[in-house]
Amino acid sequence: MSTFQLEQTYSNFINGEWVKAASGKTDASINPANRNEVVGHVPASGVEDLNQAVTAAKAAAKSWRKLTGAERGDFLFQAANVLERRANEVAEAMTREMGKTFPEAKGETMRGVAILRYYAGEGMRKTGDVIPSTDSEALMFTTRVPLGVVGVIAPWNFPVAIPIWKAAPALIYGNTVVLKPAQETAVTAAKVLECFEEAGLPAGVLNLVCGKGSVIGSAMAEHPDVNGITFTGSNEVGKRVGAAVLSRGAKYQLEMGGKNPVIIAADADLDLAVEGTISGGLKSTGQKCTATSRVIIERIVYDAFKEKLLAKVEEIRLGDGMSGESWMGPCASEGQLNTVLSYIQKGQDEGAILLAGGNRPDSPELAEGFYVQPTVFEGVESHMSIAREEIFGPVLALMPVDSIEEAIELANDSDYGLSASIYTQNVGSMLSFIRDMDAGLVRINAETAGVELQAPFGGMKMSSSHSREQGQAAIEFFTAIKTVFVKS
Ligand SMILES: NC(=O)C1=CN([C@@H]2O[C@H](COP(=O)(O)OP(=O)(O)OC[C@H]3O[C@@H](n4cnc5c(N)ncnc54)[C@H](OP(=O)(O)O)[C@@H]3O)[C@@H](O)[C@H]2O)C=CC1
Ligand SMILES: O=C(O)CCC(=O)C(=O)O
Repeated sequence: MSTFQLEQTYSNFINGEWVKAASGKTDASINPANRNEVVGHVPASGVEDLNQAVTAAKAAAKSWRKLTGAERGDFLFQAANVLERRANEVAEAMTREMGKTFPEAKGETMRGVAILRYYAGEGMRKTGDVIPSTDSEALMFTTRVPLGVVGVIAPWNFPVAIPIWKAAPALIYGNTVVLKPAQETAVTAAKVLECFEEAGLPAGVLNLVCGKGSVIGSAMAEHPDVNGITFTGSNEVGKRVGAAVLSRGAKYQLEMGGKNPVIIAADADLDLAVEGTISGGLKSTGQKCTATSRVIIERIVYDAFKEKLLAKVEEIRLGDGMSGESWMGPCASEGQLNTVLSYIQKGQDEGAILLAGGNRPDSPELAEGFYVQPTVFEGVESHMSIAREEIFGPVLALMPVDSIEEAIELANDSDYGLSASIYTQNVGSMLSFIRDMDAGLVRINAETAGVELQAPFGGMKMSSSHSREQGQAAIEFFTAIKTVFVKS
């Protein structure tokens, strides 16, 4: 039974205290499945609030970095336990705030628990190497030090997993953190912070400041006491954040968009490929940077694949993510819905053929939500907007080709290079794809979405700042290497 309380007022978490925005202003966080439901009221903070959080984080950094990795890890283990206990409540906040179905939200919350446990364990692992010196009397080795204060700017599409996969490694390696969540999912962020508070994290080590990205996010990028910024979101904002951080000599990491292809080879298991295309392209209403958006099919199986795909798309049930009947929820916001509808219109204007969906659903019980039908186009050419730009919605573009070579060439004809997959049973095709596909994540007989927390994650080309998040790769961003030379 749900214990979630609507319309509560949430605060920022600064220096271990829940505090209102200095201005007293709040924004209403609304449910995209029903625009009339206010999930909660969240602070509409200003730069003054951010400055207080950075001051608290800077002060806390002195003692936090002095703890052993194992001691810091204990706090993360505790936070994981609290989050696990409160998983239903946190997942419900997520579903109500951004629309993904409750099972997906619960899965993401449990992924947050696993990420915390993984990085808690990292506190006990090695942080350097001994390197032979040319001086036989000396000892030379590397060690790692934290950056100091890390700013986390997070999006709304994974409101638990992304803040945690950024904050947990930052913390374990001895940094303190100021988190700016997407304003659309600030209630969920506050609930995650409550878990860290309950875990007894020392004051100032992890702070939360909710507010507009153009105010808080950009002030964070320019703040002289924020030593590193890790960002996930749009290309446009990411580039701006990166430029601002670079200009003051601090460190940045950007994870941005994708235009991820799946290749269906002539020898693919078509049922498996259809399942992976639907799951990769339409789960979470297509709002993943790893979502499948271009479906490149060998012509010989084009009609058979299309028929099976359209039959499955037809079966998709749209609805409120809190209902056990729904497979696909709404877009996360009205703005996101309008973006998706405008791309669908552009697709038609530019000459693509609509095979399924293309509109808001007409059922009256969905009228107050930001729903869009799962949509499939064919006749899509590489120059069209729907083949080039990230839509971030449930829209698939079918593109036939005559060979695997042509498929990989078409798949690479993109400014992005985050994730890509191929369905084939031919080892030669698999190996060509692994070698020639320009993407940070290549998957064989598996959908483009779904990253594993213990493996490096990031993209090529415009998809990222060429750094990697997650797994042990995270240590590269959240620490600096010090080379030590010791001689008695
Ligand atoms: N790669 C990914 O996973 C994601 C990609 N996107 C892409 O971006 C598109 C737009 O989504 P949107 O939410 O607007 O993405 P944004 O890039 O605007 O938002 C991502 C984060 O950046 C913040 N932000 C916004 N403006 C600034 C700024 N000037 N300086 C610093 N931080 C800022 C946002 O704050 P706030 O929103 O609170 O104002 C949010 O916390 C989507 O359609 C999709 O294509 C979006 C989300 C995730
Ligand atoms: O596919 C996933 O699990 C992660 C996707 C992601 O990182 C994103 O959408 O921002």
